[in-house]
Amino acid sequence: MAYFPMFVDMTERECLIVGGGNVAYRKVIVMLDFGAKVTVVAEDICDELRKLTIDDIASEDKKGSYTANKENNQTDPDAANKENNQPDSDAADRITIIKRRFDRKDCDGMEMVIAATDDNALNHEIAEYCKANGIMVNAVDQKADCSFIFPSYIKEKNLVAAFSSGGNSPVLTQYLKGKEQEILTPFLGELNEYMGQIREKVIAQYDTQAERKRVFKEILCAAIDNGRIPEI
Ligand SMILES: C[C@@]1(CC(=O)O)C2=NC(=C\c3[nH]c(c(CCC(=O)O)c3CC(=O)O)Cc3[nH]c(c(CC(=O)O)c3CCC(=O)O)/C=C3\N/C(=C\2)[C@@H](CCC(=O)O)[C@]3(C)CC(=O)O)/[C@H]1CCC(=O)O
Ligand SMILES: NC(=O)c1ccc[n+]([C@@H]2O[C@H](COP(=O)([O-])OP(=O)(O)OC[C@H]3O[C@@H](n4cnc5c(N)ncnc54)[C@H](O)[C@@H]3O)[C@@H](O)[C@H]2O)c1
Repeated sequence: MAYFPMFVDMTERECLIVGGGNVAYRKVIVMLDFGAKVTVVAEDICDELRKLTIDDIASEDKKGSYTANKENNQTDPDAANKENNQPDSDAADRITIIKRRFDRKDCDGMEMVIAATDDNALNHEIAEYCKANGIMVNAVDQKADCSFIFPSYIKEKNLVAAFSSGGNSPVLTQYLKGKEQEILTPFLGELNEYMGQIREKVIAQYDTQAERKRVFKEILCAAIDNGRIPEI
């Protein structure tokens, strides 16, 4: 059965990541990028995690996309990308790193737990504990232990496209992400911000939903045709 793509408000939600390797680092970046409060518990903390900066968060979700004939075509995160997709400046303050062995009590009070250790049995045990206690859990690369799985996604400010293969093929979702990057550009991210800013005003100004839809479409199409965000 396909997985339902639910878009969740993660702002200030408590999220625990168990493990401090490369895979944990990737998950930390994602959670911070979406506004969560992140606690990492691990015996060893990798360098990337210890030296994490705001720029890492802005550039990481540009990576890992594939194009048709060229595998491993990682887009180099350039300065423009970082500027356009800068997360809020408090991201680095939303992470706490605890260097020690995992304890079940670490899960208490958490809304989401990601088991990202290199010990499959431990990841399974963490998942079981979380499920029994009503905590959303992801055990990396262990679909059967997950109550949710991670998508491959593109994010330009509030505009997000996410892909899942239901666990069948992460490289297929990365391929889709690569294709979508040609369409979901930083410009559309900016345009979406503009559409959000005028939304209330347009809704208040036009009586019927049909009229509002027409106006929204006209504004959107004009901006896309002109390649320019209108002035407020
Ligand atoms: C999207 C992404 C998010 C993320 O991880 O952040 C993600 N995997 C990514 C990459 C990736 N993962 C793997 C490869 C190697 C190639 C390959 O195996 O295909 C690559 C490619 C690479 O490394 O570049 C290995 C792998 N992954 C899983 C298994 C277990 C299994 O298949 O049984 C194995 C085999 C391990 C082994 O061989 O032993 C399972 C899961 N991986 C998922 C997500 C969930 C399903 C998502 C979906 O529905 O598509 C799910 C079910 C659970 C979860 O982890 O949430 C991220 C791309 C981010 C991006 O770049 O945008
Ligand atoms: N690195 C990859 O790209 C990749 C790709 C596919 C699958 N995986 C799988 O994902 C998992 C994690 O990969 P990784 O590369 O991040 O591993 P890693 O070896 O770099 O990191 C494992 C982390 O788990 C921590 N850990 C282990 N037992 C612990 C405990 N009891 N308490 C606290 N911390 C504990 C370690 O201290 C370390 O920080 C592995 O199962 C790996 O097979 C990794």
